[in-house]
Amino acid sequence: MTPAARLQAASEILDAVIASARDDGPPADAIVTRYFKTRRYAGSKDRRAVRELVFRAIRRTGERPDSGRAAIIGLAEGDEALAAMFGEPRGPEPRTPGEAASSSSLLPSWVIAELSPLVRETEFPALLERAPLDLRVNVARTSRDAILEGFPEGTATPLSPWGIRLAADSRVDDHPAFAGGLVEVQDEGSQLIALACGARSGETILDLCAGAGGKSLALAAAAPGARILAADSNRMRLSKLPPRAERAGATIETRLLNPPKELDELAEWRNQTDLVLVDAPCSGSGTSRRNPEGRWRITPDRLDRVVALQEGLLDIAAELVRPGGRLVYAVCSLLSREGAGQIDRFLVRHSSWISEDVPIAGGRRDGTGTLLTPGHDGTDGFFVARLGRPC
Ligand SMILES: C[S@@+](CC[C@H](N)C(=O)[O-])C[C@H]1O[C@@H](n2cnc3c(N)ncnc32)[C@H](O)[C@@H]1O
Repeated sequence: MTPAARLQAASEILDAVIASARDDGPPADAIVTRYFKTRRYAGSKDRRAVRELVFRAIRRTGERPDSGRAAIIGLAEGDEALAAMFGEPRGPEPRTPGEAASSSSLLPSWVIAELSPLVRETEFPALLERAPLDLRVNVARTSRDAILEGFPEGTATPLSPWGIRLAADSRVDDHPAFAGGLVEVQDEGSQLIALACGARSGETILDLCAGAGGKSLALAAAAPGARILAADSNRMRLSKLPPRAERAGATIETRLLNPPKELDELAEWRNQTDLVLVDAPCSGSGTSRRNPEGRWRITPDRLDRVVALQEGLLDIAAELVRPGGRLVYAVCSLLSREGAGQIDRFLVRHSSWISEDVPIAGGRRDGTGTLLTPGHDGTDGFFVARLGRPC
């Protein structure tokens, strides 16, 4: 492919990414992969170059652009070599006078107004830097020091005692430690959420929004003798957990939930559970390092809906925790309504519950919880709070 053809390909892919963000479709990475499945003529250098253009355009554009073409015109405004490709054979059509270009910004302006006050403008660039690849060591079966010997380029993560940090483009899926269930890919922030739970052997633990089970697996490694139930309303995500648990040598039950019948389906756990983790669906505003096009997905309506869903899940969780037990709430979000504000409202509805300290290194106090941010902690952005049910 010529450089101009690569730019045109990036424009077409960006059209699909924009539509997918609007319609809640697949992530940008999957769209790039799909695009090249039917274009075998593109070599690995072409794919890398196009991917790079797509993500450069996504990172520089906080608001969802009108079209892929507007996004690449915006990208070319700061890059003479790209600007010269418009009108070249197989390249994008020549620019017409006054044609719209997407403007450069880090975040949509309405999202900035929703951010936790801890996230100042100086931190915005860090939200979009490429994230390293973090591994979580399966401490039920080995130690971090032992695993570090097999990853000479790795370093111990500064905040999680279970983590190893590798360069962003590292591959681990063919490493024997991965195949043998001794490590999992997991951002240090996610590891800290599991640490915040303080799981202990012998406890009954319910991961109410388990997804593909990243946190359930971390809890199982931390407390090998615990009884863990991983529940989720998404069959496809939950189905990924059993093979991961088998690889890790962990025993984790799974249960598919059918909203709004969650409480009936979890009847035997009602008032019985030592620890309920609610790793709730959210805006994903803390994970822009990995999914920068996530900024194009959030809308005020979607935020309202997800905040209501979080509230409902918290109320369900409150029914499941035993007297004297605890609820840990987490979102990969930096927006106050999903974090500190959500917990303030919970404590109004459940006034006898007590806010507990979050026992993790790093982070800053945000209301009655802790906020982790890429700029301050080098992790994905998370809010986490711990709430105790009185005896
Ligand atoms: C942030 S993700 C969980 C990620 C997961 N804990 C992990 O560590 O990989 C939120 C999950 O909540 C699930 N969810 C949404 N509504 C739900 C409901 N009513 N009951 C249970 N799970 C729900 C979604 O399917 C999604 O998998």
